[in-house]
Amino acid sequence: MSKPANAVLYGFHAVTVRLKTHPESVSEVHIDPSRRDARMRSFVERVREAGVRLIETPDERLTQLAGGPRHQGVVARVQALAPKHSLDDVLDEVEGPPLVLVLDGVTDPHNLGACLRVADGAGAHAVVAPRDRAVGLNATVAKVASGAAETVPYLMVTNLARTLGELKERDIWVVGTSDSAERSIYDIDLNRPVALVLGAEGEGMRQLTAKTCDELVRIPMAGAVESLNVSVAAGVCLYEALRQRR
Ligand SMILES: C[S@@+](CC[C@H](N)C(=O)[O-])C[C@H]1O[C@@H](n2cnc3c(N)ncnc32)[C@H](O)[C@@H]1O
Repeated sequence: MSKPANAVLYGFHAVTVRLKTHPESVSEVHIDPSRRDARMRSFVERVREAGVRLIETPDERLTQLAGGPRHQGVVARVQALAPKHSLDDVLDEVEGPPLVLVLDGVTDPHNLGACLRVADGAGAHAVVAPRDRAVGLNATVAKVASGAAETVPYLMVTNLARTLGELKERDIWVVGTSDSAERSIYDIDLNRPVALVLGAEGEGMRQLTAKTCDELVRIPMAGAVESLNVSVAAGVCLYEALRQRR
């Protein structure tokens, strides 16, 4: 078997979650020696407990390693985790009604990171995206996701319409979202197996994706703007599902 590729994670949350969930995959952690605050001290403690090599590295080099300045004085070299699951594997393990977030064309790493974070918060079981219209799990996504890139399976599929068909075969109700839909998200039953489909930052869901959905819903907009940022819309929809499932 080939060795997993190396990758870089940065920021307290992203590195702490990796240390918690897969300490064996962390080769070394670089920290800024000029940071001596409580957050850094407890982080260093955690790295030591995990038995991972700790290296003091000047800020400039950390910025180089992270590919930007937003590392908070923490950069880790890690082995990329092999994608553990297929959608079937994930769904087979779910207890209770599955909740899946589908992103049809989200290509901004900040948006994907924010979607993963809110998917984790709302207890979604997976995030699904079409391979040719999506951003992969890079260091920016992991940083913005604040650890959720490690906890929520992110599955890139070859043919999204086919995957939606497979979800329907599993009796998962596929709900598309569009600011021009008639029904409100607040008027549908989300306390059942559900996949929520969101569209691209600019043009929304593709036509074929929208046609494949069981129904389309909108998030009410009470002001002047027509639509929400995709990660905010994901938060509204996922938390409505969570609220109904209490
Ligand atoms: C910036 S919006 C794209 C807006 C685009 N005009 C459209 O037709 O959907 C990105 C995605 O966020 C979701 N979204 C944003 N605002 C929404 C709203 N008011 N109702 C339903 N979905 C919304 C949809 O999934 C949308 O595809």
